Amino acid sequence: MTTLLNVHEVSKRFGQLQALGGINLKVSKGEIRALLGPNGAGKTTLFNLISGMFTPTEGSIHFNDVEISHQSVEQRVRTGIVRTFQITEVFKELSVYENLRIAVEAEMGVSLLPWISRGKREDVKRKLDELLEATQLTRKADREVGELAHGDQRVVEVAMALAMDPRLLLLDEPTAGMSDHETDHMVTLIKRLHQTFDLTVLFVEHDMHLVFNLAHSITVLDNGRLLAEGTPREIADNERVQEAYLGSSTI
Ligand SMILES: Nc1ncnc2c1ncn2[C@@H]1O[C@H](COP(=O)(O)OP(=O)(O)OP(=O)(O)O)[C@@H](O)[C@H]1O
Repeated sequence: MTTLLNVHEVSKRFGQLQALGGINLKVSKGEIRALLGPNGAGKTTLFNLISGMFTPTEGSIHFNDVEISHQSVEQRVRTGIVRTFQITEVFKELSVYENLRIAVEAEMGVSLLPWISRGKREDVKRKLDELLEATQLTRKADREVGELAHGDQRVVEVAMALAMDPRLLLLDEPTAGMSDHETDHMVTLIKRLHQTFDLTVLFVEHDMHLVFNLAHSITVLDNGRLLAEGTPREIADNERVQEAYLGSSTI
C-alpha cells in the first residue's frame, strides 16, 4: 500500500500546553481513516497541522513523499489536501450552483479574470454538472443554500471541497447535527465519492455508528498522544480505548 500522508513524530505546543506529542500517523492511498478521541484529545489540532492552519513545533508531515510541514493552506489545497469544516462554510444567500461555481472557478484560476473564454466557460460548466450529479444536488442547484436542510448544506460543503480536486479529503465531523436519515445519506455519499473520485479520506467523528460503518481503520488519540490504531474490530476490542474513551459498553 502506498503511503499518501505521513505524519512523523509531530508535536504541537501552545505556550506551556502540549496539545500533541510524538504523533506518528500513516494513511495509505485509498484508505478511509477515522480519527477518534475524547474532547481535547488533539483531533482538531492534528487536522489543523495536516491542512496547514498550524505548523508543527516538532516533527514533519509528508504528503506523497513531499514535505509539507511548512506549506500554507493554499499550497496544500493545490497539492490535493482539502478540508471541510465543522461549521458550514458556504454562502447561504447564494444558490447551490453559484456556490459551486465560485469554488470551481477558483480552482480553475479563472475567478480573477475580467472575462472567460468560451472554452473555459464550458470546462467550468462541465465540472459543475459533474459535481452536482456526483453529490445528487442537480435538482437543488437553483435553491438558496440557506433554505436547504442542514444535511443538504453539509453536502454542498462537501461538493465545494470536491471542486478543489482533492486527493486527501479531510472531513471534520461530517454528520454533526444531522438526523438519522441525513446521516445515512452522508455515509452513502462519502462511500460513493471515495470510489468515484479515487479519494483518500480522513475524518473526525464522534458518532460511533458512522465510524464503524465507514472507516477502514481508526486512529485513537487521548490527551495529545496516540492511544491505539487498528481496524474497527481491533479498536472495538481494545481495552485501553474502552477505558479512555468509549466506556465499556459503547461498542
Ligand atoms: N489555538 C490554540 N491555542 C491554545 N490552545 C489550543 C489551541 N487549539 C487547541 N488548543 C488546546 O489543545 C488541546 C487539544 O485541543 P483540540 O481542539 O485539538 O482537541 P479535540 O480532540 O479536537 O477536541 P474536541 O473533540 O472537543 O473538538 C486542548 O487542550 C485545547 O484547549
